Amino acid sequence: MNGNEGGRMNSDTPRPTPDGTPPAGAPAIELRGASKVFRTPSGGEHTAVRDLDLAVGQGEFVAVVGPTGCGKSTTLTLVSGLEEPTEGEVLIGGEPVTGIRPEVGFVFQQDAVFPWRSVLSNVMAGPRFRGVPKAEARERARDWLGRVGLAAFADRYPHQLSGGQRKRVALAQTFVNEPEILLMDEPFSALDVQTRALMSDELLELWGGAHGRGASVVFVTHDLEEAIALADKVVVMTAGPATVKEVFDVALPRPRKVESVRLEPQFIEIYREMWASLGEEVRITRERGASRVA
Ligand SMILES: Nc1ncnc2c1ncn2[C@@H]1O[C@H](COP(=O)(O)OP(=O)(O)OP(=O)(O)O)[C@@H](O)[C@H]1O
Repeated sequence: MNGNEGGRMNSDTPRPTPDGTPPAGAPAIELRGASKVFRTPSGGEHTAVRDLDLAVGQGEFVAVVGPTGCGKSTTLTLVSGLEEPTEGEVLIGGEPVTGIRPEVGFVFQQDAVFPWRSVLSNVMAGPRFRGVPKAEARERARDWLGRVGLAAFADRYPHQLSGGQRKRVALAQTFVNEPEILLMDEPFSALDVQTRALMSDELLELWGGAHGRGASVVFVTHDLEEAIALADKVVVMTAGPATVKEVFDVALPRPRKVESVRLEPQFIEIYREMWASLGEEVRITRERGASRVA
């Protein structure tokens, strides 16, 4: 719960070694002074992310919250390698990101499924693209479908599933590739409140895994409660262009159950502090919107 003014973290992080091997102890993900300027259709420029410093430790679960349109998705896009920063650096395991990497998994608000393929075939697709032989890919896919409670739905097609079931397919599709880095952009926001809580619990179980901490996660959400319930650390972004306003540690014990952790006094205390920080940025964003309309 320690506010980290300005969000400048790990400035003493080790840099890549001269022979290019990742330095021991490097954060899983790091943005250093990263900015992203987009060209607008009218030929102007729009700064979506400005001078952003952020470090995610190995196996750490970091949630990112900020007002709408501030630049959260753009930040994820920089980490994913889909976009390059206009200025600054983005590093994975101490190495500069130069494109999409196989160890990075994504879960977005929209499901990335092939509608003409069965559930099993959808979950097999990732390993198959990565060169895993068919029989092994099928076996792994069946294993993950079992873990997300969809063993009996392997032969269904995506349109024959509920929203929650489709989200479980998305999780299986991602975890089957055993990602070291997991980037999640409002993955549960299209779900109803109960299913959302259920999926959050399932995500924590999958991430925690049998061997303790799994992937290093960046989870973007509008929902402060969701952020606190899931994360080790919550990053509050400023009104756009996004930069880190404050970082809060969430010292709630694990394993956590989303519905019960919300009721703990410590949770409520953290929520109050974070909302004081985030609410101010939301107000700035609203006022800007209102003055534009006026
Ligand atoms: N490709 C692009 N070209 C031009 N502007 C863009 C592009 N992508 C994003 N933007 C602008 O950058 C800003 C940040 O967008 P981004 O999607 O990162 O925000 P966000 O915080 O994820 O939003 P939300 O919370 O509403 O999902 C917005 O003003 C958006 O219009």
